This record gives sequence, C-alpha cells and structure tokens, in this order.
Amino acid sequence: MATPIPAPAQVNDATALDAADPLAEFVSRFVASSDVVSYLDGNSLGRPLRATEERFASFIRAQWGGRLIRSWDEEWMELPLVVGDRIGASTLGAAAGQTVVADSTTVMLYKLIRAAVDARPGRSEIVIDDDNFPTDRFVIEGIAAERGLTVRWIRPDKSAGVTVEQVRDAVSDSTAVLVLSHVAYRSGFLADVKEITAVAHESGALVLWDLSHSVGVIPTALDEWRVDLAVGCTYKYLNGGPGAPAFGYVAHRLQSELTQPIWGWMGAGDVFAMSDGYRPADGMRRFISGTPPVVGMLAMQDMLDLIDEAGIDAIRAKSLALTDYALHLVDRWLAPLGVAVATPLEHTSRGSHVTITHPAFKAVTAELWKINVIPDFRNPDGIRIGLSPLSTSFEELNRGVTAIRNALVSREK
Ligand SMILES: Cc1ncc(COP(=O)(O)O)c(C=O)c1O
Ligand SMILES: Nc1c(O)cccc1C(=O)C[C@H](N)C(=O)O
Repeated sequence: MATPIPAPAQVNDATALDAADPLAEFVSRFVASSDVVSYLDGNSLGRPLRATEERFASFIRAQWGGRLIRSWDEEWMELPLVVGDRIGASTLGAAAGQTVVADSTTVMLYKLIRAAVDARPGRSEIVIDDDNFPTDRFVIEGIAAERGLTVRWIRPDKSAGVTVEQVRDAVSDSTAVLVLSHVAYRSGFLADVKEITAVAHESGALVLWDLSHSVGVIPTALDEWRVDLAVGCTYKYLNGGPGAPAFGYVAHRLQSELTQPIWGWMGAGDVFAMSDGYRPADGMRRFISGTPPVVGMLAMQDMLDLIDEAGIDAIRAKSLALTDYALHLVDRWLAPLGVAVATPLEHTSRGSHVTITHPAFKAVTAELWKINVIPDFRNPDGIRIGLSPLSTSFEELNRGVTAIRNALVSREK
C-alpha cells in the first residue's frame, strides 16, 4: 500500500523565513544560473560571486596584462601569506603569520602530516577515523607506509562523529599525530575541536584538523583552542572556484620545529639566491613549495570580503536556520516516505549540510540533476543537502526538498 503523503508545507513557510532573514540580500551578489531550480551543493563547489567577474577582468587587464612579470615583486610573491592571513582573521581565529595558501588540500595534508610525524620521532602511530574523507585516509596510509608507522583507526558510528571519549581511548604516548575533520563530510557531525585537541595534547601528540567542511560557515578559534595544524579547501564555502588552492595553518610555536617534505625553491630562505642546498625560510613561507597559484587565489578574496561584511557569526546563525528548516521539511515530507536523517539534530553537533538516506537515493539524485535540482549523492545511500548560507535562500531549499519528495512519490506509484 502506498504511504500516505502529508500535505506540502505552506509556500509561505519559506517566503516568511526569507523575509525575516537579515542576510537575504547577499543571495543576489552571486552569479545567477538561470536553469538551476535548486543548488544544494555549495559545500562541494561554491557559486561564483558577481564581483569576481570584474576581479578577473581587471586582473587580466591591469596585473597580468599590464604589469606582467613585475607583479611578482609588486604583489604575487606575498599573496599566499596575505590571503592566508585574511582567511585566518575572517574565519579561523588565527593571528597573522600562521596561515598560508598553496597546493591542493591533498598535498597540503601530506606536507603538514609528514612534518608533524617527523617532529615526533620514536612515536609509532597516526590516529584517524575510518569515516574521514578518502584523501585524508589515503594520505595517512601513504605516510605510514613511507615512515614505517601504524595507522590506528577510530570507528565512529556512521551517523555520528568522533567523540572526546573515543579520542581518549585511541591516543597514547605512541601517537605522533591525530588527524580529524571538524565537520564530517558524510554525516555533517561537528567535532569538539577544543576538547579533542586538549585530550590529544595530554599524550604529547600533535593534532591536525581538516576544516574543509567548516571554513567560512563555522567560526573557529584556532589560536585560543591551541590547535597545532589545520588545512582546508577554499572552493567550498570560500567560493574560490574549481581547483582553488588549499590553506594550511601552523601555530607559531611549531613553525621552526617543523620541516615539510617538499623542498621547493619558493619555500627557501632566499628564493632568488639560487643557492646550493635547501634552507627553509622562516615562518609560514617554509610551507610553500612551488610557484604560488595566483589565479586560484583571486575569487576567494571576494568571498572573504563578503564574509567580513556579513560577519561569520551571522553566517553560522543562518546556516543553523537553514539546516533546521531542511530537517523540518524532511521530517514533514520525507520521513513518511522512508527517508532517515544521518545528521545530528543538536546545533552544537551540526555542520552546514544535512545528510538523509534512502535506498533509492542514487537513482533519485540522477533524476534530480536532470531537472536541474542539484544536491549530491554520497555512497552508499545518502543525499547531502549542502547549505551555503550567503548564496542559498529558504525558497531555494524548499524547492529542492519538494523535488526530492516528488521524485520519491512518483516511484511509489
Ligand atoms: C574533508 C576533505 N578533505 C579534502 C578534500 C579534497 O582535497 P583536494 O582539494 O585535494 O581534492 C575534500 C573534498 O574534496 C574534503 O571533503
Ligand atoms: N573536490 C571535488 C572535486 O574536485 C570534484 C567533485 C567533488 C569534489 C568535492 O569537493 C567532494 C567533497 N569534498 C565531498 O565532501 O564529498
């Protein structure tokens, strides 16, 4: 027998929420894609800002086209550190001189984890959870193989994240480094960075946080929480564009102690000395390897402007309002159709995406993309509703969940 379908919510729900939203105006700052009915994937690839069109045009005219190679001295050499400091100040709670932009997230993870492991000689283990993003797990397995170490796996419940208690059990005086994600890419669970870092420090381990799914939507206080190392993507909630480089954070107190493994000329003390032998630069520059990805650092600067204008705390408040509304719609429309929620319900444990599960979601996602409703699918049976607060309205979210509901209903007929 077909499941009885509850009546759809009043359209007014979303209209009223948008009307009351103090950040509603920001949606119009992004490039509108005329065919898209609902974009729920800003946690994978953020939308471009309209301001970025002009930034790119002016970059080609004035900097690349006008100043040509002189721009390296005039601006570009410092850009990884300047933009890094901006990310640190606007979103991370990091004082200047501890954040750099370079490489892909994968390569930055490799460099910082290898440096951390080498700074803890005699310790035989790296600890990570087995539900972490593949690149984090693979990089660690590679470093363990390279350095003759063992990986100790924390096994979180798939619909939860890594708890303080699990870390207390897993970390010991054999642990060189603990690597965790602030927001779990699948479930959306938000880890307790401060407590977990403190617990790992009791055993003398270093801790690296992957902030890919939180930077730009959830304020952090890396300095205050005594975080050692962090990395993150800039193409999600920092809207840096496809393939935009990563950022890396290394606390001041560790910088001179850490040697990263990719010794390139751009991280050397005197870049243009072209001297024999590698001597790392002082400070964060030593974590750079090759030529800075200048073009890839353009768009994120517009998003950092927007984050400063809106305020990271207001962004977090809207993120929670959006995920609350998503959960409300799921409960009202999708739960009766057999959909389960894999995201924690408490605000203190929730990132900016909501993951829901149903055996038909792989096929449903393919159908949704055909009608320009764009969430993403994550194995084995999850749809991730990613909510980028400055570019997503409550109406857009309502349209997306309505489409998921319609797709499930038509399968029951
Ligand atoms: C937690 C996490 N780490 C790393 C990455 C990606 O790394 P990269 O930019 O090198 O592909 C992603 C997403 O792609 C991610 O979700
Ligand atoms: N980085 C991506 C890519 O290059 C292609 C497609 C998707 C992605 C992603 O961002 C995946 C994402 N990190 C995730 O959480 O699943």
